Parts: sequence; C-alpha cells; structure tokens
Amino acid sequence: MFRTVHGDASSADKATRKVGGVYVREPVFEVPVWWLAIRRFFGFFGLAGRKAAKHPVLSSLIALAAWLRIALGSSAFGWLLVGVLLTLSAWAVLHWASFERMVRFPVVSAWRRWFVYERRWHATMAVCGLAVLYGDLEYVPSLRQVRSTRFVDRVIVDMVSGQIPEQWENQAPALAHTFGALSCRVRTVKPRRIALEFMHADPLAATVKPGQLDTDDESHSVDRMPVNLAALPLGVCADGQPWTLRLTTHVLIAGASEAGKGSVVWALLRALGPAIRTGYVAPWVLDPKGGMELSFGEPLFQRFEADSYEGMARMLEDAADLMDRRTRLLRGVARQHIPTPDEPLVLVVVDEMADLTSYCPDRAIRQRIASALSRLLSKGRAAAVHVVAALQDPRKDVLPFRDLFPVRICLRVTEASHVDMVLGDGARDRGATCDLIDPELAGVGFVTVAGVREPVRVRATYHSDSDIAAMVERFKPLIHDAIPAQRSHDLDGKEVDKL
Ligand SMILES: Nc1ncnc2c1ncn2[C@@H]1O[C@H](COP(=O)(O)OP(=O)(O)OP(=O)(O)O)[C@@H](O)[C@H]1O
Repeated sequence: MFRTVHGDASSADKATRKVGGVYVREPVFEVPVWWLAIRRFFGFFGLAGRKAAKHPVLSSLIALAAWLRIALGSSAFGWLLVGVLLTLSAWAVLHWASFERMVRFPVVSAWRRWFVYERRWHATMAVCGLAVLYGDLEYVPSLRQVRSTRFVDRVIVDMVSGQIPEQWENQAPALAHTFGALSCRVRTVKPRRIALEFMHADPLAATVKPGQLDTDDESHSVDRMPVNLAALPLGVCADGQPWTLRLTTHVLIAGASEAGKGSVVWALLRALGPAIRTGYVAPWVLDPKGGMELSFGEPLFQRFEADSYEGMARMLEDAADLMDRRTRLLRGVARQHIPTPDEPLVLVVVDEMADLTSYCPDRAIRQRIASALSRLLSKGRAAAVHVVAALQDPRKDVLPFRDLFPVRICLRVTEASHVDMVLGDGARDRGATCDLIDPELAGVGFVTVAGVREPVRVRATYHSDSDIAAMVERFKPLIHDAIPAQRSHDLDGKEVDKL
C-alpha cells in the first residue's frame, strides 16, 4: 500500500500503520504538488459521478434543469419554473393523497436519507458496535434505501456478514436517539436484510373515533353472516392500516387499570354489531365488576351476569355444555360449526377474568368456574363458542389458562416482565414495549399477527357513552327486541346469591 505525503510530513513515523494488531512501516514516496492537484481534480469528478449514479432521479432532474436553462434562456426558464410550481400546488390542493405519495414522500425520503441518516451513518454504526472490524478493515452495514411516510422512516439496511437482527434490536433505543426518532423497530426483510422503522411522530396519538371504521352495510342481511369474522375492524395500526381481528378462537386482552381494555371489548362488539342484530352472534357477558362497564350494552346480549358468582359459574357451565353438544353433533360431519341465527356463535365476554379465577371468595364456585373455563378454552374453537377475556394481572397464579388463548392483545402494563407473559417469550425484545406506553394513550397496545415476527402497535377505537347508546339502539337483536338479556336464575326460576 502506497501513501502519498509531501514536504516535511514524510517522516518515518507518519508511514507507520497498525495492521491486524501489528505495527508495520510502509515505503514513503514523495510526489510533486501538480500530481496531487490532478488526482484531486479527477477524484472530485469521480465522486460526483458515483453520487449521480446513486441518485439517478435527482441527478437527471438537475441535468434537465441545467439543459433547459441553457436552451431557453433565463426569463423563459423562470416562467417554466413558475408554471411547474403552480401545477404542483394545484395537484396538492386537488388530490393531496396522490401528491403526497408521488411528490412529497419521495422528496422527503431523499432529504432525510442525506440529512438525517447518511451524514451520521458511519459514525453511528461504529459507536453502536454495528460496524465490524476484520483484520485491519472495517465493514460498515450498507444503507440501501430510505422511505419516509407521515410518521415513519423505513430504512433498509444490508447487514454485515455474521450479524443477526437481534444485535440491531439491542441497539434500537440508541439508534432512535441518535437519529432523533421516538422509537426504532427492527424488522427482517429477508436473510441479511433488515428494515429499521424510525417513528418520528406518533400516528396513534389521536383517539380513533368509531365512524372512522364504519363500513358495514345498513341492510344487515339475514341470509348470511353479515360480518367478516376473519377481519373485524377494531382500530388502527401504527402504519395507518386498519387493525383487524380474526375471531375464530379465544382472545385475551391484558392491560393495567385504565389501559383501555373496555375500549377493545366495545370495539369488538361494535364490529360484530350487524351479526348480533341478525342473530348470528350471541354475546354471553359476565361483568364481575358489578356491571360497571358492560351493563350499558345489556340489550345487545343474549345472557348477562353481573350480580352473582353462582350465576356466572352457571353461565360458563352452560357455554361448556353447549360446546360439548355441538362437538358431538359435528363429529364425523364437519370440523367447524357454521353459525346460524338458530345456532349462533356464542361470544363469552368476561370483564376482569381474575375476579372469577382468583378473587371469588367461594372455593367451590371458583373450582366450578375453573373447570368450565378450562373445558371451554381447550376446545370451544370448533364449536363456535369463543371466550374473550379482559385481565389486569397476567401472572400465572392469577390466570392459569393464559396459554390457552391463541390470540392475545397487550395494552399498557405496569411491568416489563408482563409483556412476555402475555405475548410470548421475546415479544418485548422484538419491540412490544407495553410497559413504556404513555398512560395518556389509553387503548394503545401491541398484538402479534400470524406470519409477522415483530409485534404490531395498535390503538382501539374509543366509544363514548353516547356512541355506546347509539350502537345499542342500532344493533339490538331483531328477534328479542322486547326481551332483556337473561340472567342465569331467569332460566330455572331459582333465586341466587348476590355479589
Ligand atoms: N381507545 C381509547 N382511546 C382513547 N381513550 C380511551 C380508549 N380506551 C379508554 N380510554 C380512556 O381511558 C379510560 C379508561 O378506559 P377503560 O375503562 O376502557 O380501561 P380499562 O383497562 O378497562 O380499566 P379497568 O381495568 O380499570 O376497568 C376511559 O374512561 C377513557 O377515558
């Protein structure tokens, strides 16, 4: 390797280099200044050429502008610029969405790529330990692409050989701070390639209003299931897409007090509204908190229990018996019960599961509840008897059947360890920082989605009391317009103990 030095700088000390931990002295050649000037001159054009090749659209635009300026003269070129600006402004006013997609986001992406990321890339990689030293060479992960949207910069990176996404996940907070983002999430794109998602504004900061998701048709057909159980809209995801839930199995909603569990339950009932109205879905609701949360929706429910543990145990046993009956009928005929108004999907909603499994003072009733729940959770899926349970404390001694809920939603929790208890091992490391959710952001949480390794950040729709009243009026079942939700003791005429 030759180094060019001139004048007094050509001391033996300056030609010493560290190679693979060993100091080596290299030969020193003195070169004339005119040679250095020529090298610098061509070096500059070489660099400009490489930059132009890297940003072909921008460099073509600059070249076109320069050519037009020369060909048209300054005054015609000035008018042309004014015309272009007016056209762009008209486009932005008339169709903001396409203007954003085709003009604003590409320009912002190019700007942020250079100004935010490229300028600090090498130093950041070195400081965060993501650049790799091998021999005397330093290998730096290459920044391939930056795509900016209103809230997120998606930075595509090719990792250095020997790296894994987990190394980047460990450095995610440092990367977020360095690049001035609220958070950084790491997603695997394909082997060796990852996407760093830097959130620079929170898309979930604003409350999601129910009208934003209102797409169901007013007719509420009775000939077929009027909602798509595989994609019930509950809110929005951090990337602005609707957050939908696949209701083909049991769902656990975990979160500290005031985390917004109630809003997820109401959003689900709202999404099922047309099916409740036409009788395809029958909510059986248990509100052990004395009906504080769910009694507003009583006209929507086929059964409702808020006053007695005995009544709640009986309701769960009835659900488990119904499930067994359906399973027997299905045997050898079909693998999945198809809900109809005569044999609807039964949605067993439990607000605060721990009240039933741990806090109920009567040991015998607690055991009956545990046994009915474990029967339901282990096989209610095929019989279309699904349990949706809200829970404050996800520890195993509070809810022993935690693992029997295939779908889990984790809102704000009080301890980092609770996240993995709800979403599964490693979920927090993969970005589900539910313990860091701002208490102001009720209804915000993380969910795991099939086929996606990283948990997705979501916010549930919020229904105010008047929204709930309107929902109840609109979706109360056609067939029991005049019949209130049944309590367990209504079914056999016996009096029951009160909570
Ligand atoms: N999705 C949401 N968007 C905006 N605000 C919400 C949302 N969900 C809840 N809130 C606000 O947070 C408050 C508490 O919500 P909620 O009662 O649903 O919490 P919770 O987790 O069920 O609490 P608890 O377990 O104590 O009953 C609500 O009164 C409301 O003001």
